Amino acid sequence: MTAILEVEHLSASIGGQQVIEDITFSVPATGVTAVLGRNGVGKTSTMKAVMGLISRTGTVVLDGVRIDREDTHRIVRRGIGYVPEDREVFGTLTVAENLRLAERDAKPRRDLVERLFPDLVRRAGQRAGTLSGGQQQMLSLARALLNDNRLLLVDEPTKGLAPKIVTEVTEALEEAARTVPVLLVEQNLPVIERLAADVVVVDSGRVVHTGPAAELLADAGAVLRLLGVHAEHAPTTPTTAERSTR
Ligand SMILES: Nc1ncnc2c1ncn2[C@@H]1O[C@H](COP(=O)(O)OP(=O)(O)OP(=O)(O)O)[C@@H](O)[C@H]1O
Repeated sequence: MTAILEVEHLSASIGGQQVIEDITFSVPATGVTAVLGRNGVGKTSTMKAVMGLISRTGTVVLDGVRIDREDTHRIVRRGIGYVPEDREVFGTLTVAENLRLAERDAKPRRDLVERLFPDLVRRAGQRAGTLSGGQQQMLSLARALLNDNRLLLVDEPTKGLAPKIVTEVTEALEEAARTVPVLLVEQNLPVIERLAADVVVVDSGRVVHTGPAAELLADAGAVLRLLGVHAEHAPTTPTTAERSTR
């Protein structure tokens, strides 16, 4: 499988303090790759280092081109869409205005966004600050999907959302991942189980495991050791195929 992103020996610091060290992994050109790990181990810092948002050393190659010396705006123009953890919508602007501001390409993919997020179409005139957390997450995802990206980085999209909304956001991401490869930071095991083909586990700023998601999730001992959670206690969300047979 060819890689869309290759990260080698990536280290980064914030305010002089090293937050990731010698991170190496690759992201296949299709599907979802999940970055997992306990709180504060460096998942968000890894995303920010790839985007050039924090000072970093090491090699980052996007589709054969080195981007680790480039500024963030150049990396964005090369085709990496970033959906940050705090969603970053403009609260005083309407949904439609938020979307229009995100359009970068000559032909923004409005059809895709309208198909994936019919609720946003209905709420086009609503101020984004009055949307629920789930709706803001959808808007943030929609903003990234408007442009023809080669890769999406999505940081904890289901954090703090109610279970029903988690399912909606997961479904939107599943659809989005059919059109663009996704590197996803996520803590929710059922969401990972449903979306991710591969996992990269980070601990104390280093990669401690990579491999197929299904293999890790089937090994309760490894899940407990690497992520500090009991896999057998995690609720399982049905897959799309299972739900359609109920
Ligand atoms: N702005 C900052 N200033 C100083 N230290 C920071 C800053 N942001 C993050 N860190 C530190 O960097 C380390 C990695 O943080 P990071 O946010 O990358 O972890 P994470 O795995 O994404 O955590 P979480 O799951 O809680 O989001 C932590 O020790 C954190 O305290």
